[in-house]
Amino acid sequence: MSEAVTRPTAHTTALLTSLDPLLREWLPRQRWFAGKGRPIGSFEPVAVTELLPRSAPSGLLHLLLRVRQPLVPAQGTASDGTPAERAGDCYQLLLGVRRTLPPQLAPALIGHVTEGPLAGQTVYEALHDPRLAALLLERVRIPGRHGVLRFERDPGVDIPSGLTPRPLAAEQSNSSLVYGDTFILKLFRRVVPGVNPDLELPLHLARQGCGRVPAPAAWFLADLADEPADEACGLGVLQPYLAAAEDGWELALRMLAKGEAFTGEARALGRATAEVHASLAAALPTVTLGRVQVEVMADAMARRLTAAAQAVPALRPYAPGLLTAYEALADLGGEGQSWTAQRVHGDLHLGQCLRSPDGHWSLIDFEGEPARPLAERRMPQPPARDVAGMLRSFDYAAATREPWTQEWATDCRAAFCVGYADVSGRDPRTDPVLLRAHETDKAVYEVLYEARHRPDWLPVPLAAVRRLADGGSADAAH
Ligand SMILES: Nc1ncnc2c1ncn2[C@@H]1O[C@H](COP(=O)(O)OP(=O)(O)O)[C@@H](O)[C@H]1O
Ligand SMILES: O=P(O)(O)O[C@H]1O[C@H](CO)[C@@H](O[C@H]2O[C@H](CO)[C@@H](O)[C@H](O)[C@H]2O)[C@H](O)[C@H]1O
Repeated sequence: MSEAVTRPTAHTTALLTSLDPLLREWLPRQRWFAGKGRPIGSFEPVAVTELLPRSAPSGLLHLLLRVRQPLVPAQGTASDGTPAERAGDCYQLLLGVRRTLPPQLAPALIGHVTEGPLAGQTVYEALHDPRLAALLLERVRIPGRHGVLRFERDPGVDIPSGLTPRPLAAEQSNSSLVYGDTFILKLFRRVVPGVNPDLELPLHLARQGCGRVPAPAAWFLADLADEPADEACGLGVLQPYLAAAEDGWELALRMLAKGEAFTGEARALGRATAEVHASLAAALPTVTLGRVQVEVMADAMARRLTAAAQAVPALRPYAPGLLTAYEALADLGGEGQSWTAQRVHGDLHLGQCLRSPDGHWSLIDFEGEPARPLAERRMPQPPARDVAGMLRSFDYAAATREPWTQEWATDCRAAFCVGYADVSGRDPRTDPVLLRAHETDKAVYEVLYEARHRPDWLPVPLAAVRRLADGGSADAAH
């Protein structure tokens, strides 16, 4: 979605002009809107596709919309942002269009259009309309093209028609529809040019025969000018819905509340993670990280720390201590130590792990940390990155109880590493410097994440930061 693909026609421009006031008001209220707190400058259509013509009783409009937001320069800087920031974010919208909205769809209302091609129509969030959600599944089931949209599927999977849709109630960064408790369609909201790792990696894993992901059954992409077809941007993925599964975060909290150990599950999670890593390493290129690459990695971690400390003053006193973790990593690289890097999950935590009633763990949401540039998210990284994410997650779970049950976390962390070694043959704790650097990087990310999204949670990663800055792992006593 570079500049060149934005080719507004007279029709799309008029359409957007008529929607402009409604979207200005509605977009910032959406959980998935990344630009909260910054005024909206302008909208630009990237692609407009009429999935259902605007005839009675309702139409379905697919919109890829760029939202330009003037940058509020950080204090003391004159920056007008990176080129990507200046270009704005692109969002996927599915709009229902009707003359009048039935009462049951009132919560989905976006607004009434007063002028332009949609004058007199009511526009609403289409995912809440069972008729339009059903139509979307019909469209996804059948391979082919519709405007810039390309629909593909696994021919070996039976996707029945007529499954009853419902929007997933979970608070998410994207939006999902569940069909008859059989399939889940995840629709990506903020879309970036290039291959979407949350489609790419599950597809590779499924093709490798890895049973640790719900295998994509169908998906759709946007073919935009200037982008090679094999780098088309993934917009939606239909996967089996694990209706009876419970996510690792909920389960861990439940067990904690009952005073029960979670070490058996932690070990099983370690095994599941190592299996996913083995399949990803088999499916996609791996690289050896020598002195230079390790230095680059350590530098990138240090830069992220500097940026986070700038944004969150509470982090600043610990920055020098945290930096020692990255210096130690660079030093070890300098001494000739090398590591293998491969594609990884990138944002692994307990909430991304689903446990079926038979005890089988699956991993979901391979997008990586959403705030990071796509190219970075798709780069090979040491598997220690995901291990560190999980270790931090046990610490988070323990922190939900007062007083913090550090021993519970310590036991889970150890069990996870043992499980990982069961499959990979190597305990991640054999590389303490690599692990500490990644855990530090993750804790710093979490400080920034919590400061932005859940300030009440800030003490959780900050406690880990204190320990890590003292040179310890997150297991050290409080
Ligand atoms: N295949 C699935 N089966 C059952 N539940 C799922 C499945 N995929 C996702 N979910 C549920 O949907 C939630 C959001 O999914 P996720 O992929 O993490 O989306 P997001 O990127 O929007 O956070 C998960 O926390 C989980 O509860
Ligand atoms: O699941 P997302 O892709 O939206 O991940 C983001 O949000 C997570 C919180 O929902 C956040 O995870 C952090 O909090 C979890 C507990 O709620 C904890 O288990 C994780 O270990 C901790 O990192 C994640 O970092 C963020 O990217």
